[in-house]
Amino acid sequence: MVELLKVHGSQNCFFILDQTKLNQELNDDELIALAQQITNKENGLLGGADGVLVVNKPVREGATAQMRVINADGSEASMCGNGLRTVARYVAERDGITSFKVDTMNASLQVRQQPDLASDVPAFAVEISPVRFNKEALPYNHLGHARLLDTPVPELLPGFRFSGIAVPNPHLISFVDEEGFKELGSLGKWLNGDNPYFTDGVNVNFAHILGHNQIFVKTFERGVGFTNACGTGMSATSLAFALIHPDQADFDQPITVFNPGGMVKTILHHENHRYWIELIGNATFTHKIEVSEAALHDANVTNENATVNETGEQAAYLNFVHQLDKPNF
Ligand SMILES: N[C@@H](CCC[C@H](N)C(=O)O)C(=O)O
Repeated sequence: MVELLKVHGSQNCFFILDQTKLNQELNDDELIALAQQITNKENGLLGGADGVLVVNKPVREGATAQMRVINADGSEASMCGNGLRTVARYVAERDGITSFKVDTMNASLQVRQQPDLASDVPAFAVEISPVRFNKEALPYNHLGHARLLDTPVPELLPGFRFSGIAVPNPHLISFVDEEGFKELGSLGKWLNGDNPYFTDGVNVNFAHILGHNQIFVKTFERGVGFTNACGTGMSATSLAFALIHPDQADFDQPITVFNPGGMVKTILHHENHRYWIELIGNATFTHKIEVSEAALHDANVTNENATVNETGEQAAYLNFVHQLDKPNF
């Protein structure tokens, strides 16, 4: 039998599969099929999830593990900030370490354990980088701008201004008023379907400024749809916040980012002409699941053939969220 974990960061939910524990690793077709099956919100395991985080042996010198991110639709993402916090905790507990590097598609990223956010709410800080603004990094076409930073783009949505930041997965960001959130679903759906501009899709983040160093961010994710939170999205949006509104957001100071699933802190850094972001938040394990290795290879993990044990951490997490004075849009 093999152990899977159901986990979340700000209730952005994933299954963690540690391939180093398997007799035979799943090939890419098997990983895609497993992700599509197990995350299905209607008939997947435990109500599904937003993706699968695959833990492998490291591929670069100096790293402890590799994380691959398979979205619910089977597409692969270059990064996942909420997911990386949970993988960081998993590897930390597996190997008895607190600060190390995890390989992602484009970079080895530093992760480190943080003080718990509340009783039974463990937390990790993860590095979000590299950061790019050029249109090739997103990528997008036919918009007539080499980069977008608070740029009116009527082709996307008349009356809205957009920023495009890859961290390195692609994020489109707009600061909106309360009414503006109503447009997020249709824009996200369009830009992640047949459209002439973002042909690889894009994560779409709408944000509302709450005060100095405080924002709310809601995301329509590429390969998933609406999620409770997107770690890379909140990081990219924090950077856009500071660049567009330097009087309202500080570098090197925590920025509070509320989201539908909870709250994280981000810290923006600009060093040696390079931006990078620290993302700090919960790394919650909700369930431990035992399943046969064959069921993983066959993409057939169900509530019937898996043994599921709740950890009890979700109650502690919800208690923590309940105590936040959290807005919702
Ligand atoms: N939820 C993630 C991002 C996951 C990948 C995204 N859907 C993409 O395709 O880029 C996060 O917390 O960053």
